[in-house]
Amino acid sequence: MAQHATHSNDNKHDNPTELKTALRSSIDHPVSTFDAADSNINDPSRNTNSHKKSIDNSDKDSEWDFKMATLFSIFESTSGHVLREALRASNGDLDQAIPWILSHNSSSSNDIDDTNSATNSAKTTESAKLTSFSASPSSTPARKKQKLIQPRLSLFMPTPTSSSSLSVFKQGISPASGHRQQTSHGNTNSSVDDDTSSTPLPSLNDRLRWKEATPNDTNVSTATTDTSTPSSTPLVKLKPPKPLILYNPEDVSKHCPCTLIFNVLDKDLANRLLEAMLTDSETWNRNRWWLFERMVESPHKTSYFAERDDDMEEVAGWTYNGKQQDPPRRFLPEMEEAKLVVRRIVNELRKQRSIHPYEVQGDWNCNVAAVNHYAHSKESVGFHADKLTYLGPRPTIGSLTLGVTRFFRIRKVIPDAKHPDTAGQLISIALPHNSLCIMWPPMQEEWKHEIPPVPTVTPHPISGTARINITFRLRREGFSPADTPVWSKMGQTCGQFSWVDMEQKLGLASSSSSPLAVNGGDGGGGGHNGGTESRARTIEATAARAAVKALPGSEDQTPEIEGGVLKHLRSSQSPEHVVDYSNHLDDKGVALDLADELQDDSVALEQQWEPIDEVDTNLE
Ligand SMILES: O=C(O)CCC(=O)C(=O)O
Ligand SMILES: [Fe+2]
Repeated sequence: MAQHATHSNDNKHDNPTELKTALRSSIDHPVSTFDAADSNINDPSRNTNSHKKSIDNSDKDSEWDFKMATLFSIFESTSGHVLREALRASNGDLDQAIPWILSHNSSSSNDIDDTNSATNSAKTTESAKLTSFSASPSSTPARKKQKLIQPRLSLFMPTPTSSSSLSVFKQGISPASGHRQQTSHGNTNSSVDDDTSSTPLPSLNDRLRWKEATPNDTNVSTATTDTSTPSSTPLVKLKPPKPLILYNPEDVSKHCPCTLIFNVLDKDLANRLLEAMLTDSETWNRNRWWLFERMVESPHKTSYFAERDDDMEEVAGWTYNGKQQDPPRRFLPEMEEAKLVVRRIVNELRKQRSIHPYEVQGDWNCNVAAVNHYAHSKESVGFHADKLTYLGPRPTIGSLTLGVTRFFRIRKVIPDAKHPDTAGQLISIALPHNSLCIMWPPMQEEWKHEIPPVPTVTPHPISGTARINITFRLRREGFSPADTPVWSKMGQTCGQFSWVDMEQKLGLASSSSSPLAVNGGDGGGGGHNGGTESRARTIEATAARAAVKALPGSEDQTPEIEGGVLKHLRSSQSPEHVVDYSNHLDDKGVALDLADELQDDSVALEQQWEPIDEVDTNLE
C-alpha cells in the first residue's frame, strides 16, 4: 500500500469575504461532514422522522443549537466557548459571528511579539489557506456532494515567532522543510529531515497545534514564562500533538486501546467472505436522516446482521440516528466461519486483560454485526463512537477489514491522566485486507473513530476500490435503546453521558443524589432521546471506575450483573463519586481542562506515548 498523507491546499478562499461567501454556500448544502453515524454534533431529536422539525424561530434553544452546529461544522477545531462567545457577541447573527471568529483570532496575534516578519509574512500567507475537500468522483454523480469547506480556526491563529513563544513552539516541532515521508504498508521509515541546527520554521501541522488556552490550562508553563504577557491575556499552548500514523500492531497497542491483527482469517476464507459481502452489499442501503430540514445520507452503505432469531427481532427495533433500519439479515455462512475465529481470538486476549465489572463477564460473543461498504476512496464515515444502546457499557468490538486498505482514524476525547496533552491527537491506523482491529474498552467511552476520505486507494484484486468492514459485536442481554445513554445539549455534555433511567431499570433508584451511571461516548445518537437535563446526569468515567475499583471483590472480577442489576455498586456509590463535569466540556466533548481531576486511566494507555510516525499533513 502506498498511502501518502497529502494535504489539500486548495487555496480558493483566501480572504474573509470570499470565505464567508463560500461558507454561506456550504451551509446551504450541508453534506457528509455531518454524516457520521452517531455523530455527537447531530442532535438525535432532530434527526428522527418522528421528531424532524423545522427550525422554529420561536424555539430559541433549537435555533441556538443550529447556529452552534453550523459554526462548529465550519470551525471544526475551534473550542466551543469561542463559538458561543462569537454567537453571543453577534446577537445570534451567523453573518456577524463568522467574521467575529476570524477577527477575534487575528486580533489575538497582537499578543504575540512578532520579531520575525519575513517568516511571519510567509506564514501569514499560508495561514490564510483553507482546507477544502474534493468532491465525490464523477463516476458517482448521484452521490456528488459539495463538501463543506472547513477552515480550521487554528490556521488563523498567530504564528509564534518570539523567543518566548518559540520555546513552546519547539516542543515536538518538525523541521522547516522536508517533513514529508514516504510511508508504505509495513514500513514506518520516513524521510524526516532531522536538521534542527537552524531555527525551525513551523509546518502546517505545527500551526494547527496552536490554540487559545483557557485559564485552567495546565500545559502552558513555557508560554507563561513570557512575563511581558499580561496575565489576563489568553495564552497559547500546543495541542493537540501531531497526528500519528501507525502501521504495525505493536504501535497500535501502545497508543490506543486497540489490538491489530494481520491475516486474521485463513486467506481463502477472507477472500470468500469478501466476495460474499460484496455481492450482498449490492442490496445494502445508505443511511438517511434529517439534518437541519434536509435529508442527508451516509457516504457509505450499511447493513446489520444477526446470528439468531431473537437477535434479529431485537435488531429490527434498532434505529440509526433515529431512523428505523432495514430489517437485519442473518449471518452469511462465511460470516459464521469468520465469527468463530474472531470470537476465539477475542476471548483468548480477554484472558490476559483485566475485565471491568461493567463489561460483559465470562465469554464474549459476536451475535450481531454492523457492516459497511465503502465503494471508493471518498466514501467515509465521520467521527463517532459506537452506540452503547444494545452493547451496554464498555463493549468490545471486533472490526474486520476486507478489500482495500483504509485509515481508521481515532482521537481520544476524554483526556488521559498521565498524558493529558494527547487529548485530541489524531491517530491513523492503516487497516489492510484481512486485518482485525479489536476495540477494547474504553474505546467507545473515551475515543471517537472514523474512516476519513483519502485521495486515493490502492485497488484490491477482488474488490477494486471498495472496502468492506464487518464490526462483530455482542448484543448484551438487558440493554436496549430504552436505556440509551444520552448526551445533553451541544456545548454542555457532549462526549459524556449517563444512562437514561438506569437506576430505575436496575431497580436501584432512590435519591437523585446517587445516580448510577457510567460515562460513555456519544452513544446518544441512538434512537431514544427522552432524557431531560436532570436525567442526563453525568458521572465522569474515572470517578465511576474509581468507585468500582474501591469495591470489595472488584479485583477478582466479581460479576457485575446479576439479573441485570449492578447490585454491588449500589451500596458503595456515594455522592463524592458523582461528579458533574458538564460545565467543563467543550462542544466537541474534549474535556481539556479535566486533566487534573482525572486520576487513573485504562491499562492500555499507561505505556509511554511516543510519536512513531509523525506527519505534517492532513489526511483529509
Ligand atoms: O469501517 C470501519 O472500519 C468503521 C466502521 C464503524 O465505525 C462502524 O460501523 O461503527
Ligand atoms: Fe463505529
